[in-house]
Amino acid sequence: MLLHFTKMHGLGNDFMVVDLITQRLRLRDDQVRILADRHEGIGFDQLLIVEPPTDPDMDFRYRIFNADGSEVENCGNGARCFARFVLDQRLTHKREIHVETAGGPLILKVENDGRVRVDMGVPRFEPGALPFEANRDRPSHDLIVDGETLEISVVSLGNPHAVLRIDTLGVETLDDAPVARLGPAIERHPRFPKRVNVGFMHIVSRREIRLRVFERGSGETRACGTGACAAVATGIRQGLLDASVQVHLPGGELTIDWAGGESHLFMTGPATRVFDGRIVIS
Ligand SMILES: N[C@@H](CCC[C@H](N)C(=O)O)C(=O)O
Repeated sequence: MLLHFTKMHGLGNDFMVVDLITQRLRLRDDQVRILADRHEGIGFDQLLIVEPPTDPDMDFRYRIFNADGSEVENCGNGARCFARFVLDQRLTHKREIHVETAGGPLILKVENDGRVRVDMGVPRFEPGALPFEANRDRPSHDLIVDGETLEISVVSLGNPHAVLRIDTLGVETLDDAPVARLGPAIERHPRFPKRVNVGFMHIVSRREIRLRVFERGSGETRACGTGACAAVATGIRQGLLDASVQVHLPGGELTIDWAGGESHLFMTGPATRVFDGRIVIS
């Protein structure tokens, strides 16, 4: 069949977006991997699927697949692109869009300047929420990787995140952070039975961080929206950051606002359409 899609990105974290409201298709995970391939396919970090909601109080169902074909619970940069996509395709006229994800509901607001503000819900730190094997909820945990003891914080934004501060790794700049070595080892550490996204955070000031993220199922990306939320949430919980933080990622900037406790966390940033295409799926 001929599948219509749109290529989009949020700060260089790139997506193939497919409307399965007006088209019918079921993709196998091996097909997702071929489409994600940057040499033999379209190339993307995540595939985003737009479906009708199963819950009548929601506007859409938002499904996410990593480049390795695994279906996941949430994608922050993708959520902003999702909002732009459903408006541009005239699938809705609403500028406040309620979507269901496997990680819980999200509210997406398209602002007048074109940026999208996403209500990401309440960050969950209890280890069972990721899941992470630990006997209690603490602001940081020791994790042994190849004989080295690392200090990590864990949090769920619907999807699981581990965050390391680069000052605990003995490096001064994010360029020197051992993302390629530690990212895959932590992603598949046995204490994370569903694997984990791994963020490396440099705290510049109480209102500014730099961040690189090794994503579960996709490798290091130019930006990770839920990773930015996770890093800021863990930094605020540890008393190191204020309630509004500018996050500098390799692909650009996000603003994260969180008042702590049971309040909802908000992420604001851009969403960019790159091109529309069609591909034969056999
Ligand atoms: N790029 C994303 C996160 C995508 C999912 C993640 N790799 C996972 O497996 O949970 C974002 O912007 O949040």
